[in-house]
Amino acid sequence: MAWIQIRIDANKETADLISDLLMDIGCPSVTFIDGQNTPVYEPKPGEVILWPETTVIGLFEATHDMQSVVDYLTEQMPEAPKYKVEQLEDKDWEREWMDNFHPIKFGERLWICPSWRDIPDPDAVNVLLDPGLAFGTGTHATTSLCLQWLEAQDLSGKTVVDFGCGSGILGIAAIKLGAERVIGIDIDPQALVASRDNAERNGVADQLEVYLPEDQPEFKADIVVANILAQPLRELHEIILGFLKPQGAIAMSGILEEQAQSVADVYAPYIELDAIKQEGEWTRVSGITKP
Ligand SMILES: C[S@@+](CC[C@H](N)C(=O)[O-])C[C@H]1O[C@@H](n2cnc3c(N)ncnc32)[C@H](O)[C@@H]1O
Repeated sequence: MAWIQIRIDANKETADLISDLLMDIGCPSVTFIDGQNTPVYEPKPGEVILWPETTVIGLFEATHDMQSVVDYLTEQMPEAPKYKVEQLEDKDWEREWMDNFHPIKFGERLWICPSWRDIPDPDAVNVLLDPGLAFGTGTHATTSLCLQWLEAQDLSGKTVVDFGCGSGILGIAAIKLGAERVIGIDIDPQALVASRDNAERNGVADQLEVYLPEDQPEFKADIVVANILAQPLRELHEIILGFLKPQGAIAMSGILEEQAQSVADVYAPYIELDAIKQEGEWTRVSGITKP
């Protein structure tokens, strides 16, 4: 089907009004995108954070009378909107989206593969994972940094805590790399569902347990991975370190380059730290508990 879209300049105050007006006139899809380049890191579950400059995009069937859309917005808004109407190329959008995901290799032997792709190396350690509602497909640098670290560990028979498990990608990879048991913890119930589903798809559901933080069991693991953000990593260091056995190993990410030292400083009294590893603007802080 062919589509046409209207892009409207908005801000935090007007974005919702424009979205409501577009819905009023039967717009089948409204999207908010960043009008500039203002990253929003990890909204809380259910929270919608808008950018100071937001572009609202309304999608219509190509035959729709776009002048009537513009007239309606102009009539209803306090000020005439700035907008641009664009004809969209007639493509198979689902195909287009799927075409952007490919198997990715981490280290020597670990692959994350979307289910609709051929597995490049059937003898490798393959995790099947499709993009879904929870964070973690392997394309983000923070996930990549943790996967590379896990791949380089000897996980045979080990226990693992995946703190901030999202899609479950790190915990599932750990099991496929030899870990015996993984506890996944996340504040987002959707992440727990996604982790369970993904574990089932990978045939490792009986080795992965998932919990909300308020239900998390007392547990000591050989390995902890925590890809959350610098601030919770600092604030929750006692809880996170509380999961580690003596001589346990930990890797943390979700840490921007300029935040890495502050996270390292908080963990340094307890952890023999490795060199900080960087990918793009993101870093990984890792090490082994001090005796
Ligand atoms: C960046 S995603 C990481 C997902 C996955 N582990 C990965 O590496 O791709 C961070 C996850 O941590 C969760 N999270 C954020 N703060 C948390 C907290 N204080 N306790 C537990 N989970 C948290 C978020 O809901 C989100 O699913």
